[in-house]
Amino acid sequence: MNIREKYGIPSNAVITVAGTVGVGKSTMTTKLAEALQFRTSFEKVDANPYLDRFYDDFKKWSFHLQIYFLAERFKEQKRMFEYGGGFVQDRSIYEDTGIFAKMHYEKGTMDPIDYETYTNLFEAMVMTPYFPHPDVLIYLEGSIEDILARIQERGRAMEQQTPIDYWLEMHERYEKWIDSFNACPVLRLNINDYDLLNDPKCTERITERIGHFMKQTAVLRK
Ligand SMILES: Nc1ncnc2c1ncn2[C@@H]1O[C@H](COP(=O)(O)OP(=O)(O)O)[C@@H](O)[C@H]1O
Ligand SMILES: Nc1ncnc2c1ncn2[C@H]1C[C@H](O)[C@@H](COP(=O)(O)O)O1
Repeated sequence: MNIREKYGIPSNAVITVAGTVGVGKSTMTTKLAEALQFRTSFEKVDANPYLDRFYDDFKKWSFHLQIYFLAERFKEQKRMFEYGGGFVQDRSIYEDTGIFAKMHYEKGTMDPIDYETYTNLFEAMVMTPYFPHPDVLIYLEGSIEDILARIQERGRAMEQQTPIDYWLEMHERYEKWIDSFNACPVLRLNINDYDLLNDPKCTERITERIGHFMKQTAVLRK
């Protein structure tokens, strides 16, 4: 029996990993997918044609970047649907609008008309009964100090050059956003409670928690 079967996680499940930049989503996505023998759905950072330009000039490139991310995530959503699930996904589509687009609009680095166009498009595409939500959203949380250290350690130049206030604001917004998020069940994991990089038993412990959580939420939904 494999780990997925051992903890009763359905083979068609879609598990999404959410959380602020640098918290550890990609690492968690890779480890969980290996353990569950699931496919992965990653954000393409290196191949993103707008990301560098966006960090150089938020105001000029916000709209372009959001449209790009929306298209990419929608394509990934379609891919997951066509495979019939069995995926771990790095970041949810809900964070694009609930965190990034909103933050740039409210800070004045996304034009109000562009923001309205973007949110109309998002709602037409995503907030419909036809759009499948993940079975569980794993929300990774941690202190801003730990997260800044991880951003530093990863060393993406565009993120290093961005003022720390940007990451502070994002961290605060994430904490508020997750408290009212209800599009699918949320399992919160604190990054101090596990060590995916150095503890070989850690992935199985997390998988066990996901299995229990999915069973509980299935009972509650009945
Ligand atoms: N459990 C962990 N313990 C220590 N460092 C971690 C852990 N998970 C991720 N990291 C490190 O933190 C940095 C950011 O992780 P990453 O998975 O790329 O985050 P995200 O996808 O959320 O932006 C990377 O340098 C990664 O090696
Ligand atoms: N929707 C987004 N708007 C602006 N920037 C975004 C969006 N989604 C991701 N990003 C940025 C943040 C990081 O610099 C990279 C990758 O994110 P990560 O959390 O490291 O996976 O893209």
